[in-house]
Amino acid sequence: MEFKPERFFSKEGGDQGFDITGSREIKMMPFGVGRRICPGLGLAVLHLEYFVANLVWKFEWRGVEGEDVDFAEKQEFTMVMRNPLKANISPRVMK
Ligand code: HEM
Repeated sequence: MEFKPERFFSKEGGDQGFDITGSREIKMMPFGVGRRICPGLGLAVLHLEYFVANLVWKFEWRGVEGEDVDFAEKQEFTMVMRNPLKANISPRVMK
């Protein structure tokens, strides 16, 4: 199992990109699908982009030595990664 972020550049989606609403295809449904789909989806995606961009901008991220990420499934209360990302983060010094 490997991380393939390019799978989100859906060819079927064309210019519309990857479909998380489940109206064209269901590959990933973090906000549910159909009549009860999360009405905060647009607001959430907007904020998540801002949130992640700020984490990258404001902090320096370093992997922990000897702690390689393993995407294999591991059954706990929910299904989790065998070895999730562990990172040391430190504030970037802004000049
Ligand atoms: C990353 C952020 C969020 C995630 C992953 C998320 C995910 C979800 C999911 C999975 C559902 C259930 C859908 C279903 O029953 O099929 C839901 C419902 C709902 N969400 Fe979100 N949500 C997020 C943010 C928000 C925000 C920002 C708001 C409001 C501003 C919001 C308001 C609601 C409401 C009111 C429902 C109930 C809809 C209904 O039952 O008809 N959510 N959300």
